[in-house]
Amino acid sequence: MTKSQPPTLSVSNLSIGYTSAVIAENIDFSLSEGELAAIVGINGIGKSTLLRTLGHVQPALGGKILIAGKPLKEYSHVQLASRVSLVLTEPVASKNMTVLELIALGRQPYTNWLGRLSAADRTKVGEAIGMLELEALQHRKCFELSDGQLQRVLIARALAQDTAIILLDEPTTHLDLYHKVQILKLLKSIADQTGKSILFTSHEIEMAIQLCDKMLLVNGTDNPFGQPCKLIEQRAFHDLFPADTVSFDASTGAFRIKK
Ligand SMILES: Nc1ncnc2c1ncn2[C@@H]1O[C@H](COP(=O)(O)OP(=O)(O)OP(=O)(O)O)[C@@H](O)[C@H]1O
Repeated sequence: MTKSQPPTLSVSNLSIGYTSAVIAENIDFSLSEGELAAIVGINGIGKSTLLRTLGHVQPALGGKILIAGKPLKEYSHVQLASRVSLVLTEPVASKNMTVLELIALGRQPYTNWLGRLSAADRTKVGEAIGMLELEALQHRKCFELSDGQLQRVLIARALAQDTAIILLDEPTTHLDLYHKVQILKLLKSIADQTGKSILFTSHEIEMAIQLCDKMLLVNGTDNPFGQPCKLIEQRAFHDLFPADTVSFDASTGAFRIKK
């Protein structure tokens, strides 16, 4: 009998925060291969803190994070870099690089100490460029790109890193409606086509309801997680915002402004 695969990412009884304060606790969820999931919640509730904790940029305050069944803490930096890629909102350190150079940096966990790309590395970079349709932009400097184009480049770098898990912090900030939808649909198709598990923070709750396989609603209490339709059934979105300002319409999966 073959043993069933552990989830790509599994989180139980997790507490996150800083030495000065616990920001959120009782976080439980897991992601399987090929799933796209959003972390949503109001401003300042802890979405980015959670993402950084999952990416091992800051330590968990308690609980367990398992990557492919093994505790996050037991991975070395290099091992982790071949399992988890992290796309943060911070400005790109070197916008003076070309698109191609920045995407090639995704191969760092695999290159030798000189950072030379092998033929296999070049193939991965080429595939990432193709998937994000960046062929025409690859020789441009990153500072010459629009926010939407740069976001696609950063996703391509994560794709070139070829990890089972991709974590993204607010990948649709500063984008117009069309480009937000474009990025989220792209993430959905990457998850479907490559089997990668993709987790991103977002304020686009209505879009996440339509496009994601799972959602984690960080709410400061029980942090419900599951399929969007199940969360709607559980009335998880109803108390997200003050009811006298914004209400949730379960029949359309949309928020309504109270006039
Ligand atoms: N380095 C830090 N030290 C202490 N507290 C911090 C630190 N960084 C963030 N915080 C606090 O942690 C809380 C959660 O912040 P976080 O950025 O994770 O929220 P968020 O849900 O991503 O917010 P937003 O939707 O506004 O981006 C906030 O109260 C914030 O002030």
